[in-house]
Amino acid sequence: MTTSHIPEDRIPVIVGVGEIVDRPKDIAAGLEPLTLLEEALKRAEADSGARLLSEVQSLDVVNFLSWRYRDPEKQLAQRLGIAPAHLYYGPVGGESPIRYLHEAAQRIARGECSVAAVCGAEAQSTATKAQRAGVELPWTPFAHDVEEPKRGAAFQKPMAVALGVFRPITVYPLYESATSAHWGQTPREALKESGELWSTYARVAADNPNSWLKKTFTGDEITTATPDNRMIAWPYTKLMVANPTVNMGGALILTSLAKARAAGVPEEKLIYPLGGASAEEPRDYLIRDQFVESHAQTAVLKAVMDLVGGDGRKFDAIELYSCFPCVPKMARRTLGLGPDVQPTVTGGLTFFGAPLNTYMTHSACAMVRKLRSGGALGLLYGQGGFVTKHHGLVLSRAAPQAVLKQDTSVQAEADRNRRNVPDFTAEAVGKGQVEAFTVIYRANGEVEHGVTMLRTEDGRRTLGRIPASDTATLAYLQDMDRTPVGTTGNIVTAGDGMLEWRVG
Ligand SMILES: CC(=O)SCCNC(=O)CCNC(=O)[C@H](O)C(C)(C)COP(=O)(O)OP(=O)(O)OC[C@H]1O[C@@H](n2cnc3c(N)ncnc32)[C@H](O)[C@@H]1OP(=O)(O)O
Repeated sequence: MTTSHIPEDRIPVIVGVGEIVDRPKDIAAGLEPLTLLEEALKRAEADSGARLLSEVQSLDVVNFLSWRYRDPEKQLAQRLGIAPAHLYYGPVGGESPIRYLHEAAQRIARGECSVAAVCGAEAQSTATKAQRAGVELPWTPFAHDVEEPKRGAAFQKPMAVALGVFRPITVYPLYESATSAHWGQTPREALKESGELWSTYARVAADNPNSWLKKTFTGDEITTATPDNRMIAWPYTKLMVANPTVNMGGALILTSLAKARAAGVPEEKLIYPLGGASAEEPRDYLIRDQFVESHAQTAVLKAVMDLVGGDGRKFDAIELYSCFPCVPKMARRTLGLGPDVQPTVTGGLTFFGAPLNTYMTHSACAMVRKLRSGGALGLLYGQGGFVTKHHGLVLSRAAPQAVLKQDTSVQAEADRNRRNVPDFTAEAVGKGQVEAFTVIYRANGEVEHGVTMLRTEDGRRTLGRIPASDTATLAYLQDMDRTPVGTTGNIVTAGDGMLEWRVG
């Protein structure tokens, strides 16, 4: 029983979690996202031990990309036979499940509703396999007339697009190279840290019944390129990047404490959102001041630490978003956590699987289960875009002692720390100093080309291509014992008008 003085109808509580993983033997029997959503919600209701779905007044559906529907949130509500006052299908963003959970809790704290649900699903494995095999899926017809949702790539400069550094798999390596150089690591040391960290995620995934890849890997197995574990973009191999080729659905049901008790939800099921924070970086990553930290991430993590007395070690369970190693590597430094602290309760976007925007729905489910079985405080940290959108949420086994805050933005704090942003130019000559870099690989293991992010002699920022034929510069960039970040080379303009960068 709570000793809180807050009225029980204004205390939000998570009462039920549900997940489904679909591995069809026959591809045509694969479940479509709407069905996965419906099933996950039913499982969340069953988990709560109460009949709540018919009373949902707030329903948030995480954006999904594996299939397209017209108004999927309305179709889902129709399938469930409900008409929630708040019915929302959101934009792309890996942080969005945490935002929706937080907002649903805030809605309950405002007294706007007493039963809310958040859900997400993807069926990318089935969709990809069906497309590759030419199998027509017996799903709700694909809504060709609905516009494709805007992803991070839509916000990048033409030069970034032309050089291929406009997708997560090629942009995050830029952060990887800049952060590790800033931390004084050689590339070998940085890779070792990534491998050991990812190996921890794999161990947790191996024990999570809902994971896609239930197998442990050593750090070396993760970071060593092989035919089965090809290089994607230096220094990331396939086993170091998110795996979107999965079929999964996840859902959580929240109620007010008063409603949970009235409905007979067992006390030991209740997990309380305590509060959280959010902030963003500019969507165009080339207009950020630097790549050695994210001011938005730092502000969000400091704010969630403040909620628990300013110490990251107060969290008994943690989920640090893990689309690529640089994200939890940055986050755990800000939280003051060493390699001894397990950064996940789920298993990570590589091994658990990365159902695009909805991985954190599954993490929230895993966190609720974890806190129910022991531990007092849990941190959920979700991230979206290219280190762009950040949201942290603290969950607790004990009832809150303060009303859930309505303002979560720590944007002003993030912006206050931002230093001057260099002008971007697509035209430059002379010397260029490396700020960050990657080397992009083809599916057959060959280098496509390298890309350096550069500072010009007059302090502007640009990008330089390294053609696959420039083996000397590529070897210089991929030296395991000496980072090229901070060193200088020559910028030249190639025959096609694109800037190139050469060592020397
Ligand atoms: C904020 C954010 O979250 S940003 C992150 C956004 N997400 C991404 O950027 C996803 C990045 N990853 C990818 O695009 C893909 O994993 C790729 C391109 C690297 C590889 O995908 P594909 O070329 O389709 O893989 P490929 O055809 O070689 O193999 C498919 C098999 O490998 C598995 N697989 C695909 N990617 C991965 C991965 N990263 N790790 C482990 N297994 C994987 C699939 O599940 C599938 O397995 P199955 O045959 O048992 O069903």
